[in-house]
Amino acid sequence: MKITITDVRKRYGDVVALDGPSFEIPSGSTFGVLGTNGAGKTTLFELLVGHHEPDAGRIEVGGLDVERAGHRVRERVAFLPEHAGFPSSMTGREVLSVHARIRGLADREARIDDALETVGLADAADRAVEGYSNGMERRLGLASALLAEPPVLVLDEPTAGLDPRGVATFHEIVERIDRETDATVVLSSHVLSEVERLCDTVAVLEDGELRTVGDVDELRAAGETVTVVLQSADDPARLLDAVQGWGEVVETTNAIEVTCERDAAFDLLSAIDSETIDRFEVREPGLEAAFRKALATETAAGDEPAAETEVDA
Ligand SMILES: Nc1ncnc2c1ncn2[C@@H]1O[C@H](COP(=O)(O)OP(=O)(O)OP(=O)(O)O)[C@@H](O)[C@H]1O
Repeated sequence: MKITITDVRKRYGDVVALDGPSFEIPSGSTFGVLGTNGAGKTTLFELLVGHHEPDAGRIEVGGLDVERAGHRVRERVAFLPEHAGFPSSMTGREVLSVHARIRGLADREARIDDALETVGLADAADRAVEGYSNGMERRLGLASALLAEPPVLVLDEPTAGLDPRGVATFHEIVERIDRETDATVVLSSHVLSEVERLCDTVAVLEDGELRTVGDVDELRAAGETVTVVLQSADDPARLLDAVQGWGEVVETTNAIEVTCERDAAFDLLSAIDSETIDRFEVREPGLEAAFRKALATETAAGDEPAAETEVDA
């Protein structure tokens, strides 16, 4: 189900939370919204799910205007907020049962069992939520979002605060949804590697504005440099000598890395005596380079000092 965001604006008093981003989220995609703290991600999601109204602009979900048809949109969109508070004395199953009833869902028992199974909470379903770990609560939130098998899932920083195992489980769940359903998944994150792994399309927000939007693979490939990683055969000094002048050279414990212009990688590899290398690899710059470039370009255009990002590599 396609989502269209058009020139959406939202202020909280003097604070401009969203300053007119416009972009489309393709139907069936797993779409990442990246941004530094305060970039406007949560605000955008809250407008998208109809919790607040924009001051100006429009959001359409599958052709329905969120402001005019909020109720019908909410039937199509499930939201996992950043902080979902559950009544701690209820069991996971009871929480889902209440949510299913409020949403007027049929086949409640079967849906609840399916959702619990999908998020890996079946064994803990009859335990009180107060005994759940943070990761289990996040999974319960996701189970609640999945109950209605919605065509659109909006997940606000779904892995924030999870330990590595919790993060891995969450990634597997999102990947399974992507593989097995037609749902459009929109998620926000600070972690570029997570977006790179899960998402096919990404938008970068900063200060409420759209900095860049596009296909993750294309953004990754749009970097102007690559890193050629060379493993020396038996004479690292000779190899080190051979790569001087081709770009920025870094020696790691078992390799020599040369970051050079994308077009120069082939010439570099052709120029090195093949007897001096055991193995080579050409690394793409990754989404991080595209992300930093998007922020740096716009910042330079705005004539402001380069922004520090809090985004993890
Ligand atoms: N209810 C509110 N009242 C006042 N200001 C708000 C409110 N909600 C958000 N803001 C402000 O709007 C801006 C955007 O906030 P938002 O939470 O949308 O950003 P975010 O990208 O989700 O940030 P984070 O990554 O830190 O969660 C911030 O400057 C924030 O302080």
